[in-house]
Amino acid sequence: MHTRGIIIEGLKKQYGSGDTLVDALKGVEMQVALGEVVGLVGPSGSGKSTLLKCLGAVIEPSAGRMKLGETIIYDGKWKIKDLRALRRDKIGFVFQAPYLIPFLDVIDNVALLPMLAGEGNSIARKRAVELLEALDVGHRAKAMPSQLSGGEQQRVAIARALVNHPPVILADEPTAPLDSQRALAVIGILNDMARQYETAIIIVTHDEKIIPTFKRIYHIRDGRTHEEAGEGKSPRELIKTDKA
Ligand SMILES: Nc1ncnc2c1ncn2[C@@H]1O[C@H](COP(=O)(O)OP(=O)(O)OP(=O)(O)O)[C@@H](O)[C@H]1O
Repeated sequence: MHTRGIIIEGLKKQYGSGDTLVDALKGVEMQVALGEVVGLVGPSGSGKSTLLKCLGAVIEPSAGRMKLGETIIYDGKWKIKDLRALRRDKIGFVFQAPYLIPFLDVIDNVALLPMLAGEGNSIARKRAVELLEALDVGHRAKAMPSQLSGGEQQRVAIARALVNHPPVILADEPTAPLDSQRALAVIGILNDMARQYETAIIIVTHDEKIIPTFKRIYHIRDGRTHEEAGEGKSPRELIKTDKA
């Protein structure tokens, strides 16, 4: 397996202690190559959000190892001092709700992150526009988020997740509010972006419409993962079949 992507070994996470102890992750093994999109599926309470939060450095694991390429992120403790910079530069998040900033227009919603990372305003905006165009929402660049459809808002949220070209994208139910055509279109875009920008993408989902698109799926149950080959169908072919 590619050693440049995400490598998770024996990852554990416990919440609480004593009588209230919860073993949320019990030794997760996972590898995702750069340029690859994998699905993460499992029943409610199986540990999906906990795993994404550990990977996103939002919460601290209890044991195990997480690596990004050759860089060890966590090995029994955090190995990176500046976790905010790690989240800002290396990880893009896409959520079920787009969480756009309501008082900024579409361009600035996307350009804000590179600006925060120290990029000049005009270069940040240029990058935002390029991505918005690639995601087919360039024509809405001057609109406010409330003026967009749900599918357009989600594409803007994807542009925001990609704008700093992070090696990792973590998506938590990104298609849940979308109908089948739009859900498949969003997955098509994430697949294209993974290839184009060499991004490792993990998609947590319950969405039956998109599960056939994954080439590899990690099932998580009771805090442990097992890997399975998926059908790897092309989202665009599925859109056509759906229309027929
Ligand atoms: N902050 C917390 N404190 C204590 N226990 C927690 C906390 N967050 C999650 N848990 C527990 O950890 C286990 C895994 O939860 P997690 O949210 O990761 O599951 P999930 O697979 O994302 O579920 P869902 O699909 O319902 O969102 C559950 O038993 C949950 O109750």
